[in-house]
Amino acid sequence: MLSARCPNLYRALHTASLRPSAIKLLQVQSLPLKHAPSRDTSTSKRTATQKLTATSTHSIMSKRASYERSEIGHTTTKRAKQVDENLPYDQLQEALGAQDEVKHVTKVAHWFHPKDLRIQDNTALHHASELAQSSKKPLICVYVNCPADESWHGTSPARVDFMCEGLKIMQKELNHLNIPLVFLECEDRKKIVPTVIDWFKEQNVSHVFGNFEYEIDELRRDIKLVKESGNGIQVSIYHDQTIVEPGTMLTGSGKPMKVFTPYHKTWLSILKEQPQLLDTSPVPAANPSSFKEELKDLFDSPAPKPAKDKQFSSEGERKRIRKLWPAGHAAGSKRMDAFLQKIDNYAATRSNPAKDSTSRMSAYFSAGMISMREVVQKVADYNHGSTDFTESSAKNGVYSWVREIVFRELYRQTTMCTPHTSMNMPQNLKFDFVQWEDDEEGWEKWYKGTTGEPFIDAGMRQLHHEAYMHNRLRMNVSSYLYCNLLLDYRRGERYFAETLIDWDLSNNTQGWEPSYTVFNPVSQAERNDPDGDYIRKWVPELANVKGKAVFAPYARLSSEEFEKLGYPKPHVDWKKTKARCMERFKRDMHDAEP
Ligand SMILES: Cc1cc2nc3c(=O)[nH]c(=O)nc-3n(C[C@H](O)[C@H](O)[C@H](O)COP(=O)(O)OP(=O)(O)OC[C@H]3O[C@@H](n4cnc5c(N)ncnc54)[C@H](O)[C@@H]3O)c2cc1C
Repeated sequence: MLSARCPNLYRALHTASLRPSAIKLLQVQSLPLKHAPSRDTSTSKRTATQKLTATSTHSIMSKRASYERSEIGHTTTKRAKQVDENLPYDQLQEALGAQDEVKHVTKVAHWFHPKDLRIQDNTALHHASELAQSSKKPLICVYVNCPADESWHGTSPARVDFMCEGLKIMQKELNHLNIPLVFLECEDRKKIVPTVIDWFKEQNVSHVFGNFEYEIDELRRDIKLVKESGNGIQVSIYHDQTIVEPGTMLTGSGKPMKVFTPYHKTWLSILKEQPQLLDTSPVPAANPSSFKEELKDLFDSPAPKPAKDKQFSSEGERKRIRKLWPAGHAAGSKRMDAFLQKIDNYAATRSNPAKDSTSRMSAYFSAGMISMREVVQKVADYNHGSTDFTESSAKNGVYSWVREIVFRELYRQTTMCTPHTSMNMPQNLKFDFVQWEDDEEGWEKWYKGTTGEPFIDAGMRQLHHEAYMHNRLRMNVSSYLYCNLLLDYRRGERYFAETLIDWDLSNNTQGWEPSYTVFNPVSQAERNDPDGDYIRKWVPELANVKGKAVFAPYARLSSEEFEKLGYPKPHVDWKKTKARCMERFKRDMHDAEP
């Protein structure tokens, strides 16, 4: 079982098959009051790098100063097991199946969520459109803007802005089709469902469509929607986030697969046999122009703006992030086309962060600005029209990239079938018993990128500057946080959520799943950033350090040379803290309560 022997599946596979060691890297945004990062406002004596780091940290971080229950608080292992035994997904399916059919169509509504922000190949929207067309009734769209929900989840300012920009684009696209997109404001996340139901009733909507979100809160939201909508409204929910439906890939004993290798193998054979899984749906058909007058009050709904605690700290930052991550389907599609020009090199270069050779599509996937079907169809077109993505048939780059998509698909199945993983609980519940340290100095150095470990600091500084971090660094900074600093991994997980533009609960919780593998930041850097270019780019204090000293300047330079750099010495001794971590895990981990 994955959870027993190998909790961090992704890391274990990449460690075992590609590299002997690896590390993780992360960032944090919201902290308990006592953990609140100190905000150094004096910039006069900083070096160029320090300015970059401090400014970026300040600007991307949330303005909130305390952790709440939602942030790193969590339930008991006993409760976690109970939740797993009575899946919210099954409850939702049951509620959907128990609805009376509503035969008379009055109006059809599609409810957009933060993970399906596109009108192209949107499964539920497509079905909504078909019903509207066949019954000759209007299609209307809605999005509930609930800043409290974003704060609860820790959504970063970069991601909130990205979504707001995406919503504006969609509203315009839909307007051209005479379909209104209405934004409802909701202050309290518990009132999302009543708010939207009141609106459906007010608008005389008979049929509501939406796509599944697999996290526990969102499944519970939809259960409430179905149960409280009443007899006059029929709710339909579709799978849209993945190519192969979560929950359908089962082991011989009928349980959802958890282990990557068999999941991957089965996934590849399904795709090979069923290329139609990549079929895409058209954009919704236009409402007849006659409806425009009837619906006119719905067309001028002002698009949401980031809430106070989700704003960029400066115009400069907004411009920088928007330039790096232009919102919308067209931008995502263009980026994917550009990536296909270099996908052949992906297998060879993907782990070298200096090469920047990955697709950088994650922000578009996490907000659903482009569908996985559309993107993988592009890859199939490149693959001579074939959906055979097996290692023996596809080019290395294609095989490797699709393999990452399969991780993403498996992680959605895990979120759906192991709901406790969206409750701030590790997948391997034994890790919940680990007694974490309270090293606040280490914490502050970690998120500021001043640990004295160049590879770690480079990753954290990239995160602050780009609201993004290369996967190899995510692996390294996370390992450093919970293994070497022995800080609760949930703090890092939360920091990532509040900082990344591509935050995605399934990928993030699985990426942060604690593991026994302790990455060595020096050997990781030597292996993956062999010329030290990535470190020199993000840690300018080390820009002029020659040769291998850049990977461990404190150990490899004379004390005079090191002093001149203005770079901190390592906060911890890697070997000693690795040993401490192993002892602690061994001492504390035990079976969860029955
Ligand atoms: C600690 C940690 C936290 C992470 N948090 C997130 C997160 O919040 N959001 C997120 O999208 N990814 C997360 N990842 C996974 C991965 O780091 C990013 O998806 C990847 O770096 C995004 O860059 P890319 O789009 O260029 O990826 P590419 O290498 O081009 O890969 C293509 C796509 O495959 C998927 N993918 C790639 N690597 C992984 C992976 N390890 N696990 C699951 N899916 C993957 C992503 O959707 C990605 O966009 C995390 C990984 C770790 C180790």
